[in-house]
Amino acid sequence: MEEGESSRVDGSRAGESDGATSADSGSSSSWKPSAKAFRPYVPPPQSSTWATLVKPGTLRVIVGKPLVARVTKDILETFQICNPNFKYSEALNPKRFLTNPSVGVLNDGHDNANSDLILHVNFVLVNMESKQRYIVKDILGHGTFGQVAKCWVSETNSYVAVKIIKNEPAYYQQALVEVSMLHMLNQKFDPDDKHHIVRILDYFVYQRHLCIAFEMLGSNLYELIKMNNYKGLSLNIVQMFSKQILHALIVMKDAGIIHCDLKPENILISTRVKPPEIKIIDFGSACMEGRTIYSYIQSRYYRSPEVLLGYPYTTAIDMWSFGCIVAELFLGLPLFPGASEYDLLKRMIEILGGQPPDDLLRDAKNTSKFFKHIGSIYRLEDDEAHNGVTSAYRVLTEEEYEARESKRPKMGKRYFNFVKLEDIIANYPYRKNLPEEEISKENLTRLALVDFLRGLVEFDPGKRWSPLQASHHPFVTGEPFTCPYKPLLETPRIPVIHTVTVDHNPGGGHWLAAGLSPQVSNSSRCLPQHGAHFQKVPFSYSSSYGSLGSHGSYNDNVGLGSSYGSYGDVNNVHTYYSQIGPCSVNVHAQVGGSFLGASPDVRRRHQLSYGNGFSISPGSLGPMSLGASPSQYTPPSSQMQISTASSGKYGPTSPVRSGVHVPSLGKAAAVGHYNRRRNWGYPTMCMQPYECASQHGLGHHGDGISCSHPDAYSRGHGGSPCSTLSTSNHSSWKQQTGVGTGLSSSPSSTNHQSCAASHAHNSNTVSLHSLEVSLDKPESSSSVPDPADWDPNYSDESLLQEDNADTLAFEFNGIRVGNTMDAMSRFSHGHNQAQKNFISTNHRTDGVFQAYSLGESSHTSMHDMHAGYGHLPHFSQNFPSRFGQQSVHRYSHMNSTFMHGERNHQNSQPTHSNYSMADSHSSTNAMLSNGMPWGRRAGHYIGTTVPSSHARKDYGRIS
Ligand SMILES: Nc1ncnc2c1ncn2[C@@H]1O[C@H](COP(=O)(O)OP(=O)(O)OP(=O)(O)O)[C@@H](O)[C@H]1O
Repeated sequence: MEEGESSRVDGSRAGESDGATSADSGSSSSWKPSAKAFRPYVPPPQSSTWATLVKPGTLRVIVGKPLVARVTKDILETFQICNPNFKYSEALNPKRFLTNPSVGVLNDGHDNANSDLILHVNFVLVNMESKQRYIVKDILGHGTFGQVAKCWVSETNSYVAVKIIKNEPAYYQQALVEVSMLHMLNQKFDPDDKHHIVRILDYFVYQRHLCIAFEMLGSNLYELIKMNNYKGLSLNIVQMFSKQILHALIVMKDAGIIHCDLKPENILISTRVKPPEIKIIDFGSACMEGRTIYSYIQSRYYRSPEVLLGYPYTTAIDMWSFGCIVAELFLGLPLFPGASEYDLLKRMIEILGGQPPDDLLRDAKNTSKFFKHIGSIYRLEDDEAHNGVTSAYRVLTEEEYEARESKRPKMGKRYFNFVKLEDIIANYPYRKNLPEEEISKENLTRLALVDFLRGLVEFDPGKRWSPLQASHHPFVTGEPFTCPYKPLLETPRIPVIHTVTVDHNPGGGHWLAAGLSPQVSNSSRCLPQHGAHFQKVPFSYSSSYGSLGSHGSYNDNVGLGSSYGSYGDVNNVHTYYSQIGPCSVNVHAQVGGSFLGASPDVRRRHQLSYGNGFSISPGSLGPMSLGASPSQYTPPSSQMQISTASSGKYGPTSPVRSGVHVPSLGKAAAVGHYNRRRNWGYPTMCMQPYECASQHGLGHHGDGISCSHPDAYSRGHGGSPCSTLSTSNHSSWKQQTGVGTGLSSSPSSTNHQSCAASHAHNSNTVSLHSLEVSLDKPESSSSVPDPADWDPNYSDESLLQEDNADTLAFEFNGIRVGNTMDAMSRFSHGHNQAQKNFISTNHRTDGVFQAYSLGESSHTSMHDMHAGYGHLPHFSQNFPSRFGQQSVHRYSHMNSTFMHGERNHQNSQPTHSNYSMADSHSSTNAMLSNGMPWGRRAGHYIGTTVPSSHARKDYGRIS
């Protein structure tokens, strides 16, 4: 075909921008491509192929499509039009690598030097068992454990997020913990997906990498704050998110799971539902309460005092992190952006007043690093708020710290112009143009927020509110805030008045292996959630289901914990390994009217012994106490009592849980193990995700945070308003508030009742539709904390100091836990029912994953967890000598339109780069951008500089 020779053009329009000439539809017409865009192919004169295949006038072009489509997504067709000999071969494509570095040096060239699978666009991950294919399209994020890829599932026309774990045993093992815990949470505690915990959809091994498929979620809360230019969100939104996070925390506490890395980055916005909701992700650091092994956990800004000080910890540490997150959502900046652990502690003390209680300081491992024991009782200085609280410990000055540690502590900038929590919250700029009447409402809500935060960022983990207690706070419920909140005491829901026998799992599985307390018989594990045993009890929370030694029952306020204690105490409950089978733990509770938990003296004793670690061997268990002393049981029908006792509250609760050590490796642990213990035998995971002692069922069905008694609020607040001021948390209510804040918070100075009347909480009706990024220009510059800051106290030593590390080499379940390779060998002989079950039980209500259903089975052993892998995971032994701190890249998935709209309005530039996540995120962002105030702040008191645009490397990551 000669240039200019007529060709057939179907329906092309005149004047198209690509320069093609107008065409006479239906008839042969000339196609005169613009010389700039195309030059028709001119075949060599002797080309027989061309001559036979292409007749003049038969050349077709795609019409009605812009040039950009023809040269991009339709490029193949365009090429074929231009050259019918053109044949597309995917294999010849240059790969667009998503993994960096992309040089294959390990695992037969499949992995890079970091043991990450080298991914490129359209790389296909295959579950060999189910043949399910996941086509990699993009990278969503990198983390300690590996990469998270956005993958297309053609069967369901949907995206999923697949976490591809590094090809190393420690990561593999810990990732299995994540699988196991999430599976348990999803299936047993949240089958209807109502509790804001990410759904796990599938897991498999591909190219020796464990791959975990999750539902696809959107941006995280840190990104949201960042998009809001580090200004806080509106109180309605903070309230809504708080409520949702509490939903998740309630369930996690009920399951006995400590997340250990709660932070805004690990709370993602789900776009699957409308209005969007948040979901908690990343259970890669999670552990079971009572089996805490590692002390170097939690990202620094969100690290609890007990973790910082090296004290036994419980689910209460997640509540601390939650408090920090709530404050950050409102303030736009972290509440305690400690540049070092010392700085973190100093900030806590400054902002909250007071310090950790003496009994904690006495027993914590790291007290001497931060405190001076002054022998005599010392009145906390500058601490009106604590009204004469005394201590035998004084926090070190910077100089003293330096003298002790031989290094000067890294101290970060102060980001707020006020010091005390009350003042920081009260003086935070109001949204722009907030009407006068709204201001008084907002003031009252801020008072509620302060009160709420006080219960969360409470130094004493025993006094810190449980998620259920917090969920009844007026800030969350939207009820009028009239006076400081006194939470109801959590009590067991079931008085244990008869013998309860827990037998081994006849199916061969082991629910203990999943960190579950075998607290009830098999039959009761199947009790309907609303059966007779689960009737709501007036004035008691609907959690703490009366399980034997339920963690939910004693952890807070009265605090009984007992995983650090109660062994060897002769009570009426005995735990021993079953003689029946290898997977058995029998609990024979011959309670005879007493209730479970440890008596305070017992607790005390064992708290002190904590740190030694105890390794339970089959047959070595003596009679164990599961019980609290009866006096500590609050009968369900009694009035709530606010205990001021705080001793002995630090333990998790079910001693049974402590009876067997499940390797609860954290991320740091995973890294640490890799770094320092790679000669160890990595313990076989003995998690059993399919069985759990869900004797309490889901006490929070539907609205998991609804009070179990309609009168709970009024009860909770005391019959006489304001007469229930806590002697602990709120003793300083009057002093703490209203100081230069513009808020009158004193009960006497604030007419709470009248304010309350006008205090329109709309918590239940807030949706993300109402979100709006603040457009206000900060009055003063602000900055985010130094993104490069890192924990200078991090060291391998901190990993070596793990409390119960030795118990990793444990005997469990009659199986000597060997090294990973041994374990893997065993796995290879497992059957594949587990995966089938797993998938089958992961049907989504929207049917998206129904296609994966392969079978049903009621029991699965640990082997099942590993069964069904396409091939035996055979881990490379070519480990680098050590892992340093991982540098982490974050990708912002937020649709740029979200910011563009707002930023245009604001006449400033977006500060972040985006990865296009159009499909899954645009809806969120559209909603987000539609909206109502996020919380515009008229003026920022934050005396800092403009936030930097680069992503933070995390506010003190774990590892
Ligand atoms: N379900 C999901 N949907 C969308 N993105 C996700 C999902 N899960 C994880 N991501 C993205 O991948 C990142 C890393 O995931 P995750 O936190 O689970 O991995 P990790 O290795 O444990 O990371 P880290 O070390 O930061 O805790 C997240 O920050 C998030 O951006």
